[in-house]
Amino acid sequence: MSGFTVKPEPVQVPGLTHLHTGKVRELYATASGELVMVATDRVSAYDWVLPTEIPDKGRLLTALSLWWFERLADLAPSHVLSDAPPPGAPADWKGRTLVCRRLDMVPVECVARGYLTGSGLAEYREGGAVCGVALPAGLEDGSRLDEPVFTPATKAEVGEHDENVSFEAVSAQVGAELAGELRELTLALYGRGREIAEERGVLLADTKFEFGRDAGGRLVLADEVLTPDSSRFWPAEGWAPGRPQPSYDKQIIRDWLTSAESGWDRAADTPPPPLPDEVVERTRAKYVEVYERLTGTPVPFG
Ligand SMILES: Nc1ncnc(-c2cnn(Cc3cccc(F)c3)c2)c1Cl
Repeated sequence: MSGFTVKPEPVQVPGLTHLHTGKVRELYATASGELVMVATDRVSAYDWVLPTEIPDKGRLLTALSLWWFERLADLAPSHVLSDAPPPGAPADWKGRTLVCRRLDMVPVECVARGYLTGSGLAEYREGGAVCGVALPAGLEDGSRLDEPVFTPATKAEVGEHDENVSFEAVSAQVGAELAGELRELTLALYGRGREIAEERGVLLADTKFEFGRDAGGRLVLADEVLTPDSSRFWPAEGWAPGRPQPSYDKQIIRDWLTSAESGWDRAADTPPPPLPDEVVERTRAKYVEVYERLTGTPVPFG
């Protein structure tokens, strides 16, 4: 059983209704029917939510998501209404809270891959294809794909992995027209993200978008976008196909958790131990580094 060591007790805020506790985020509703997404400093690795938080992670990823929403706005409207916490919210919600339009969410994880790794690589090794899309022979872990691929998944139950599905299955689920729109928009958004990231020496290996429809039926970009929690970012200088690529933000934690020093046995399905201060500080520095490298600006807080 992976997931939470101890499920956190959500902060109660007058006027807000707590709706959902995600691995690293909380979701609330306002009395007027808007949604409030709160990014915490929690971090997950190996499908576990770790008992140690990374200071400022929530603010760094919220600031990065907002930065990307602005640069994707010509391709898709976003659900974000405001980055100001609602009245009565705790002071430490500032900078890690987004008030969003409530949408009719499309029940498809819209994943685009420009490089082969993770579940895509596993599926490719099984049958030479990902989500039913045949790929050339001879690809390795981290291989760059000639063309980015839309590899949708269905949202898994809590604690389970999302399941990769074919475009045909998505068409059967949401209709061929919407499935086509989702693929086209997902690949366009990925292409924009990859282009901007590569200009800054960062490879966007893959990313997951979530869409909803507004009252007018228009597709709106929801959730978070192009953050290290929804995407794999690799430093370009460390890229070499044929082995796992160093992940910008999670590698330090993964390496420590799988080292003898942690005393943790991932296969034993026991909760991971707390992280040493040095691992926390180095991981925080990585989140700062990916924010500053992508946006070209210093983090917007102390
Ligand atoms: N604009 C929207 N309209 C309707 N539903 C959503 C929605 C529902 N769930 N999620 C994922 C999630 C986001 C944060 C914290 C969590 F715990 C879970 C997003 C959104 Cl963003």
